[in-house]
Amino acid sequence: MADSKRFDNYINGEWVAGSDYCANINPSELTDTIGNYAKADLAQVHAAIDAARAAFPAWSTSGIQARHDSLDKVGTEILARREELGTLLAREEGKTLPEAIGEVTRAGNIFKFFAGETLRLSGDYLPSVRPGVNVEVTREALGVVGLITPWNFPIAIPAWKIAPALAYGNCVVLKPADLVPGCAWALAEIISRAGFPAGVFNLVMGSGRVVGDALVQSPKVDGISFTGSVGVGRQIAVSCVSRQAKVQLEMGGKNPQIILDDADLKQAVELSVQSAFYSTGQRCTASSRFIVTAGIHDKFVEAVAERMKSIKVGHALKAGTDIGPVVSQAQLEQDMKYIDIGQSEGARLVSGGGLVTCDTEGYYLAPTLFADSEAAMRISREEIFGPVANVVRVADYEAALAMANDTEFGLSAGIATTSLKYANHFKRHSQAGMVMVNLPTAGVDYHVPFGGRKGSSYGSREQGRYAQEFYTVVKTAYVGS
Ligand SMILES: NC(=O)C1=CN([C@@H]2O[C@H](COP(=O)(O)OP(=O)(O)OC[C@H]3O[C@@H](n4cnc5c(N)ncnc54)[C@H](OP(=O)(O)O)[C@@H]3O)[C@@H](O)[C@H]2O)C=CC1
Ligand SMILES: O=C(O)CCC(=O)C(=O)O
Repeated sequence: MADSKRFDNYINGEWVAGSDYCANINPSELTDTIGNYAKADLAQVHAAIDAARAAFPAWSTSGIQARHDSLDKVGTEILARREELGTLLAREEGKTLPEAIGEVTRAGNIFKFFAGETLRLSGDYLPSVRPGVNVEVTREALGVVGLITPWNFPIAIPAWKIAPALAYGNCVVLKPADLVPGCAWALAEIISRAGFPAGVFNLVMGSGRVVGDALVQSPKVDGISFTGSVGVGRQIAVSCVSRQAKVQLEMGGKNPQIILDDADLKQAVELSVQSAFYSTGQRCTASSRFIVTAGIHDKFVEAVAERMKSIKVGHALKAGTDIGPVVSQAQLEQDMKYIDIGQSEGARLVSGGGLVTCDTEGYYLAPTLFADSEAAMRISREEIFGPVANVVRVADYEAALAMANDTEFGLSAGIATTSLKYANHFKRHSQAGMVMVNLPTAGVDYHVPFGGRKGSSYGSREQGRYAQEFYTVVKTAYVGS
């Protein structure tokens, strides 16, 4: 399956060779090279920014029908090619094929959603406090936006940044994660044929420290939307704020899943397994800490351990695989480090804890569960970003809520309960941006706001109509007679 295909950057409507190329390797099968993807040098990043700047005046004032049609065309093609693109995604990121096709479908739907949003742009028309004067409040495009995306959702996250950016009249420079350039390139190729003028959309691949940093530092970039780690996100925020660029960050989570005594045990086990282990735990919305009240604790741990026996770890493209490989050697080392930390902290290893041997050489890790852990342990407090979870026992709902909120993060949080009283209380008092009742902490819709509180997010929400907050600026016009 190895090939030597080369994939170039897309700048000002042209495919431009990189200064260097990076091999995109399949984490399910390390001998499978998906292709060689260009690395942009600094001159190319600046050329992409300049192209976007030059395209902005015309694009930001262009007709909404043309914008609608181009975005809709992108969505239609993504949906028509979902199996092929899903295969590429599973091959480069390691998500199972059904999960990957689901992500591609989400990306297609996002473009369709924002195609529709171009026709719903609205403002306010108000009487002024001064007689004979009227006030118009409208939204205009922000400008040139730099979009920096992570490896764990290689097509959906670029889609949910690119589609609103273009819908609201911005010009885009996309920098995808170096580990997974394939889906971003495929998306760029579709966009290149959808009727957008040259310079409106640009793709520059390469490392975050070079390409990403150049975007962040450029005074010609009006806003940065970033998804990734807390460390990088905070550096980006400091740089953007110091030059008064708009910034939006979506970062990590340590999402709690509460299980109360009155929960439906079977449902609680299933949603916990989904939250923690599916997508190899590589979702910022994954739950890696189960907070379980004393009356159900032992039954829950036993039932989750039993359920884990039937989870099939394997090649992402193989039928029957529940969990694909970890994305990279570095992420595998991080997961193994936390498994060691859990054991040295004194948590009890209930299931997993080691590598899995499959037919092909890849980064295969057994889903891992710890019990008898404490809230203060590092495995209870730090984001692992792999298929590793732990259980903490608490006395009652009040203790569970306090523990769930006792974290520097606040992305998503779940509760399993049959009590309306506790479900309602949790919805109101959870300090997370997204709250799930009797559902996994991971797995969200594409048409409603996405984002967290505290250390998980910064700036306005992504997705749905709320996305316009970041990609537009408000203008107030006073009109006399
Ligand atoms: N919330 C989420 O959705 C995600 C959270 N994470 C968290 O982040 C951890 C590490 O993952 P990782 O992919 O390394 O996340 P990073 O934050 O390193 O990467 C995210 C994006 O930022 C880019 N980048 C890296 N350094 C800079 C920089 N100095 N300036 C501008 N852009 C930069 C990366 O480029 P490149 O990769 O090419 O170097 C990538 O495109 C994970 O273990 C997890 O905890 C990771 C992915 C998604
Ligand atoms: O849970 C989801 O559906 C979205 C997760 C996500 O966006 C992420 O992990 O970055």
